[in-house]
Amino acid sequence: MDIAVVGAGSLGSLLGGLLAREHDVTLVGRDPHMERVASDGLRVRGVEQFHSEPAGRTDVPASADLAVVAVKSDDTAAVAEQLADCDLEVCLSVQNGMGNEEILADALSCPVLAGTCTYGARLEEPGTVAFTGRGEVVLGAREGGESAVGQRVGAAFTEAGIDATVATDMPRRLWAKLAVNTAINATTALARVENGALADGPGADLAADAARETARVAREQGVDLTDERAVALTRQVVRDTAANRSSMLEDVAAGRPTEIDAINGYVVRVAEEPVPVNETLTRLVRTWAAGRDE
Ligand SMILES: NC(=O)C1=CN([C@@H]2O[C@H](COP(=O)(O)OP(=O)(O)OC[C@H]3O[C@@H](n4cnc5c(N)ncnc54)[C@H](O)[C@@H]3O)[C@@H](O)[C@H]2O)C=CC1
Ligand SMILES: CC(C)(CO)C(=O)C(=O)O
Repeated sequence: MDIAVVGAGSLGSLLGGLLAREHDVTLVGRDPHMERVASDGLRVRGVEQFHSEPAGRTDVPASADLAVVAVKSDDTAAVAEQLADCDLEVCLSVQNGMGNEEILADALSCPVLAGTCTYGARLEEPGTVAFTGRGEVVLGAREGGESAVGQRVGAAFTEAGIDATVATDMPRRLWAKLAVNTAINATTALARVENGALADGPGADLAADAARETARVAREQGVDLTDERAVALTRQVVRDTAANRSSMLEDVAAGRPTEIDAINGYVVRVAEEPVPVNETLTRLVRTWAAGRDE
């Protein structure tokens, strides 16, 4: 399969490096990382250590069988515009946050698959990505149901040794992942703590409250996600990633833009009833961001 991974930073470089073991992969990212990949290939270290030879470029190719979108959610609209002129069979988002698939589907004529990813990656230096944790990629039709092209994409990921599941309930899975991210990301970023700090005490209560609000909004949107499931999933991820720093904590610590608008901010935007915890978390992170930009 001819695959373009658009947004070859941390996660995109890892998935692209893994996919390149079985497929023709082009990483689309920014220099100096792309210059180094083009000249020396990609080095993966950590959970697995290997070197792979994907192509590296800073603009999207004219065509590909599959485009995997792995930019931060604020950059999705720009990527959608770039991909509109690319001849694609299918596009898959592996991003966190909500709304990415809709932005891509509005711009592209090919099917857009939804995806969640729990693999961990961190771009260490140009040409080198750290594989920090195994996980899984779950993908499928973004509105749920069977998808023949989703089966083909899932098979391509599996051929490359990626733990991939093709699901028929992607709306519920996206909302479940969103509930976890609304509970953990902003809370840990603001408190400057690792995920495990939310295992008990006031942090656990705040995380559970945020997850419950998100589950209620999911149900308002017609998605069957119970409060109990949202809280249980959050607690499971807190346990499984206790020593991790969330992506939002990493972004805040580095002074980078966060994905608050596509995570807690999305819940606030679509909620039909008040969501005070998500609203407060959103306002606090946006206050930090405003202070950063001064
Ligand atoms: N890093 C991880 O372990 C995981 C990340 N995610 C999600 O995956 C998405 C990507 O996250 P990261 O890889 O950590 O972010 P990142 O910032 O490391 O990588 C994104 C890359 O895309 C590049 N980019 C932005 N716009 C572009 C464009 N128009 N053309 C080409 N390149 C462009 C950026 O320069 C950056 O290098 C986020 O939604 C994140 O929440 C999900 C699970 C795990
Ligand atoms: C699940 C969680 C919170 C793991 O850290 C994550 O997806 C992130 O950090 O963005």
